[in-house]
Amino acid sequence: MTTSTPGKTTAVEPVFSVEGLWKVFGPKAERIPGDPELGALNAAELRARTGCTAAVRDVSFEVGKGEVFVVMGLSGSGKSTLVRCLTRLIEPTAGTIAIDGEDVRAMDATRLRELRRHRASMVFQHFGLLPHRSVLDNVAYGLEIQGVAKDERRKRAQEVVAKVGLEGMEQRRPGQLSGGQQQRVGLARALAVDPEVLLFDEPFSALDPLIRRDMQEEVIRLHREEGRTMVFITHDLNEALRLGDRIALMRDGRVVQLGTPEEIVGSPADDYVREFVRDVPREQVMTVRTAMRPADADEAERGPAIAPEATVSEAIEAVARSGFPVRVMDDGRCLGVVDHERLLGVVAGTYTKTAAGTESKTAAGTESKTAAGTESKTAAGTGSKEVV
Ligand SMILES: Nc1ncnc2c1ncn2[C@@H]1O[C@H](COP(=O)(O)OP(=O)(O)OP(=O)(O)O)[C@@H](O)[C@H]1O
Repeated sequence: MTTSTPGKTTAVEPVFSVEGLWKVFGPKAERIPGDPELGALNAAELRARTGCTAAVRDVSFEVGKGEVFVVMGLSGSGKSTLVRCLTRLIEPTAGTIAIDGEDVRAMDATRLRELRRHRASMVFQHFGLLPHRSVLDNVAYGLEIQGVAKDERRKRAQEVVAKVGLEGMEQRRPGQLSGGQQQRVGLARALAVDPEVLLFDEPFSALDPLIRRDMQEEVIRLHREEGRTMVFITHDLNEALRLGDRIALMRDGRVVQLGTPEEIVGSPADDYVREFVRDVPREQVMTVRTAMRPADADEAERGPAIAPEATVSEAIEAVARSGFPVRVMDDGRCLGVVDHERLLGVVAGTYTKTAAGTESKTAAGTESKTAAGTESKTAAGTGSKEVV
């Protein structure tokens, strides 16, 4: 049983392609995905009837090259299981997984090892550092496993240590570092093997808020500088919005919505998502590309200009300063304008997007624009967004 997930494909070349993925724990797990009746039961009913837990249920998505793909959801929603299935650290029950078009489920042990060591490195919450080794040797560890010669691996480890801001600490043991520094070592170790994809499993959830923010900045910086593909698990909405090009929001093993932060905040797929994003300041997530209206003839020629990716919050500042509607300009072309009415509509929540792609009026009489009518961010090159 495979249902289509809106927004599951990327505009760029996919690194991972996942289709109809299931992971069921428990006796005779393999009968659940093929049985629509059992597959439709909620978690408690399924456990009562079969003794099984469906941790991942019929999930489909693509991760684009250069994308930061966030898997978000409450504890127990299936995030870790889903991401571990990507490299078969957990064996899927049904569905297909491909990396660069290669069937992951068909890989033999050697190929799988190669996948985990070279192509998709994991960064864990509990660092997994070797306590008796120095920072440098911990970072070089992945290269050692790969059989890289000592001089070469030390040289590469040194470069990565500098990249994550640990210069001068090369000879310390993990126990002599703070939590944030230890996580930098974990990150450096994953980076040292130069993987195509970095998989992060709640890497920062044990860190205190300020250090956590530092590490998020680090990920944003690394992504900007290197454009590396990242899959990032978090249960923290703010972290998801800060880091994600797209977010898959999970509930009870299913992806309930997959979209850009703007789509998730601006057009929640259901009441669950709406409740989840209720307190997010919309003006910091929504862009003027979504909020704009067509320009009248004279409006296209004057007034302050702003890029389509600018947030509504930035546009409010520009409108307040100039007193005029702001022109949304792309390559010298005026795409539309945002005026105070539009901007207030976003802040007040009367201007929302729906799924179908047409403009409609809300109850309050404010026009609202829909998802397909707006351009969603593509994976590559958008970098990460600074929000909330
Ligand atoms: N080995 C296992 N055997 C049985 N059930 C499992 C196993 N691993 C996970 N589960 C169940 O699968 C569901 C999803 O677990 P998972 O760890 O993927 O969730 P999560 O969203 O990553 O949670 P958290 O944020 O707490 O890490 C949960 O109900 C969990 O109890």
